Amino acid sequence: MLLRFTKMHGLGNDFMVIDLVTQHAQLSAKLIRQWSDRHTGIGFDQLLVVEPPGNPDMDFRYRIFNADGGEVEQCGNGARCFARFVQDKRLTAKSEIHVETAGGPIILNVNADGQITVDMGAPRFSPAQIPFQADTEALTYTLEVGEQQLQISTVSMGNPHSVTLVDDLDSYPVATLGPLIEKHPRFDQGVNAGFMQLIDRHHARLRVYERGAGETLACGTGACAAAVAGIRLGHLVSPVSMQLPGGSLHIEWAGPGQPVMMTGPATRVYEGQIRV
Ligand SMILES: N[C@@H](CCC[C@H](N)C(=O)O)C(=O)O
Repeated sequence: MLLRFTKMHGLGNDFMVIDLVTQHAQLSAKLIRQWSDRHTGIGFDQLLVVEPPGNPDMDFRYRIFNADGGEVEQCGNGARCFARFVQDKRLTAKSEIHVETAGGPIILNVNADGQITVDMGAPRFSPAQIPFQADTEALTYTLEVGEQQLQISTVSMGNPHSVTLVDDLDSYPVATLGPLIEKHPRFDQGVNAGFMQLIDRHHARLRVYERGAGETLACGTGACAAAVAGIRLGHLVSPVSMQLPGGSLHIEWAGPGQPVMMTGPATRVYEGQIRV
């Protein structure tokens, strides 16, 4: 059987998107790892799956799988691509789309200029919600990574994030520290490791070593988590322009209990079919 898919990206964070509303496929971690291979497969950071909603108040269910085949709770750049995909495929005529994810409900808005704004829901901070092993909730924690003691903030955007402030992002050893933080034993379910360099009160630069995918050109939930961490620490003020290797995201957050609003592009690359 041939399965139709669309290759998309959000600021270079790239996706294979499949519609399982009108098609059927049996997914497995092994198959997803094969498809994600950049030499022998389609190549992507995440697989995004569009399904009918379980809750009738929602428009769709949005499922996310990392390149390593593991299913995860949330993906911000993917959410914008999801909105473009369901409109392009005429799976909905709505410009405000309500979507259920394993990380909680999110709301997608396609703007007149083609950019997409996602209401990512409220960030969560308690260690149990990340999940992160710590006795009490704090703004920063000391994390022992190899010989180093890093000061990290932790934020759940549905999925787990750590944010480390760095002086020089370009020379920072993301490739060596990223995997050590990603699989640090204090993060029971792993973590997306973000490294942020502050520019001014409304601008920062960010690199993210993503759980299950490695360093990507952009991470939407990472950008939200880093902006929130910077605002909580008093370094940043909303709105924040978060500059990632693949481009910038506009992030707004009014404070605790309020949703994080993320705005950015979503790009279709090509349509394909693969035999399953
Ligand atoms: N690229 C994504 C995040 C994808 C999931 C993440 N790697 C995880 O394991 O939680 C984004 O744009 O948010």
